[in-house]
Amino acid sequence: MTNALEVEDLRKSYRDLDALKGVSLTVPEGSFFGLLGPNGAGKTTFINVLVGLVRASGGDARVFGHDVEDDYRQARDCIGLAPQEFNVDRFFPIHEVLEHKAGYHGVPHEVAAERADRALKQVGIYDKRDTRFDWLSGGMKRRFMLARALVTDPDLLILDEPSAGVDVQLRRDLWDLVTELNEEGTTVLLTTHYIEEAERLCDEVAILDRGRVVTVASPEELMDRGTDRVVIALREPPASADALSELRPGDDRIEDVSLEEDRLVVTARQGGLVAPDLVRELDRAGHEILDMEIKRTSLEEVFVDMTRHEEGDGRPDGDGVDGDDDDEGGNDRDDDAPLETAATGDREGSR
Ligand SMILES: Nc1ncnc2c1ncn2[C@@H]1O[C@H](COP(=O)(O)OP(=O)(O)OP(=O)(O)O)[C@@H](O)[C@H]1O
Repeated sequence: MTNALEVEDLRKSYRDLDALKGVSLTVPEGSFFGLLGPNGAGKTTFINVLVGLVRASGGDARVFGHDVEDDYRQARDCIGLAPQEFNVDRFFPIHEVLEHKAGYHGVPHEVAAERADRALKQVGIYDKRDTRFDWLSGGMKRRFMLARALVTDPDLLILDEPSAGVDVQLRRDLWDLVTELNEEGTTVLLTTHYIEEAERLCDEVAILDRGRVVTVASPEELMDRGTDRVVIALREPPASADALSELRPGDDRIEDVSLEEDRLVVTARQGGLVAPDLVRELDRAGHEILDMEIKRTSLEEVFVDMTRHEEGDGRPDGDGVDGDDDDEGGNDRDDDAPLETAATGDREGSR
């Protein structure tokens, strides 16, 4: 199977700050892949390396087999990026902005106009096609960013925090649209703070923390690693939990058995699988069960657990500067501009 993304030992240092410390990831073609991480984990840096806005300090990254530095053009043409920041040409009608964008990626003029129409219809702002970007509402701007990512018909759609600051309706619309695109074959790489978003959309997520991949797994697998609570009401609860602590000797999924206000509370991994075994054991021991509830751990709890830092340990290693102290890769740039030309303000130069 082709991989949309193959990244090996990717490193990026901003002066004495190591933002990426050897990231390796594979994203199969057609998948919906989530990149989760707390602020400063390195998500945007990772994306900026893929689209050529930031030059890696070491390692390799390939997009559909094209090296992001050596085959910059081919790699970049595969990607549609909806960045977190609104880095848009504000002086042209948005339809024109999309045509320019498609043209920059080699799409002939007539086709570019059609693509622009289609992208604006897909995101639901076709009636605003003659409006300048600045005159759109916040939600429409977010929709436009997605249209701009789609106008080149990308094989890999990268969404950097697409739900940041959008209302519930727009979030649902975005989710529906990207799900549909993914079902039609577009590979999606999503960075998000909204755990619910990752849980709903992604078939695999990588948790990134302080420049390193902590784990890669499906949301379900991650949740299985957390502990669930199985809460059972018995007709005649025992006076103490001790009588029930040996309910399932040798079952290492069970971490704790206690009584909380007459209810038996079993803390266990994979609570959904442990519960039927508990019911059987309780039944065998002569207990009558009145009610049972399984409170599953949330992906959020697992995420917080995996990225929890010791007090006073909040900064990445070697953190001597912050994002304002740019040496490159600032966020106000057109994401098409390769590093060298962007720095000189020549936005559509080639490598
Ligand atoms: N151009 C830059 N110059 C110097 N340091 C930078 C630059 N860009 C990012 N950093 C630093 O690199 C680290 C990773 O930042 P990055 O923006 O990649 O994280 P992130 O996971 O996207 O965070 P967020 O969720 O807050 O957007 C941070 O410590 C940040 O301050």
